[in-house]
Amino acid sequence: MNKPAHSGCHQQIVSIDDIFFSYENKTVIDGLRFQVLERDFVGLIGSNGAGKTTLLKMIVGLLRPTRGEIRLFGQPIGQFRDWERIGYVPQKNALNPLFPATVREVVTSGLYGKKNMFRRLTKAQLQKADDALYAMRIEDLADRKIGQLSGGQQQRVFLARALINNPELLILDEPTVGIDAETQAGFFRMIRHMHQHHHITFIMVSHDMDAMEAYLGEQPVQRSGGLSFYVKHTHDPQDCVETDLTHSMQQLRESMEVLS
Ligand SMILES: Nc1ncnc2c1ncn2[C@@H]1O[C@H](COP(=O)(O)OP(=O)(O)OP(=O)(O)O)[C@@H](O)[C@H]1O
Repeated sequence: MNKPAHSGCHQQIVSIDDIFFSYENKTVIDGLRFQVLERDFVGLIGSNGAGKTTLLKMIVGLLRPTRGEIRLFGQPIGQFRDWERIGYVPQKNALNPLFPATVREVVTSGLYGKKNMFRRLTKAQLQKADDALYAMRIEDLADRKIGQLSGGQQQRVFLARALINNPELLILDEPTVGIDAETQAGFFRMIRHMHQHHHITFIMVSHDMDAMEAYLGEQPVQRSGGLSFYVKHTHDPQDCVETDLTHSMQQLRESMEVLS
């Protein structure tokens, strides 16, 4: 039977209960317990090789814990099917500059999920792609080849791809690596805006402690299973006032205009 997906009055988005993970004989995650509530912003930190990427891959179902349980939106991960509710931007996509896809094709590939890559897109799906491109301010790059773009532009493309299904949870693995300071600042403004105004829950790996603290403030560090977390609740966990969390790509597109 499913356990209730709430902690107090707030929905549990990710619940991790005593998980272990090993690559062959090397234990990387060792007894991790952790919860992410709706609208939390989780900053995941740790030294190189600590297991941050491994954890994110387990949350998005690419790796399976050796022991322990992961629940997504209250469901055991093995039964979870609503992958559109989660957007994932993996660690810097080592992109071959000869990769032939256009920006629009990369962004729309976020719609396919595990379904057929070659079916025709509906008008509504093409509209979503347009909204995601506009929200990330890359509409003028839509027909360019992704391999010809700068690192900062590519990063916006992958963020648009993760946003196209209007996810409730966005998972970002070191999104600002190799990007100049000004572009990084713009990227953090976007992230903050999406968190504060669109109630998206975030889990973000970053080595940029200054940027993390600038947004999250002085938060106590939680440690478990060899990893460290900063968590910002956007709400008082005891405050049970209902907030309407529904939003749309169209709204995101419109509201991102204030950032330009
Ligand atoms: N496919 C794999 N096979 C074997 N070992 C692996 C594999 N992937 C990662 N590892 C090892 O597991 C450990 C954790 O790797 P992971 O990429 O999760 O760390 P990380 O905290 O994300 O590191 P970084 O900050 O450098 O990105 C490292 O020691 C790494 O070498």
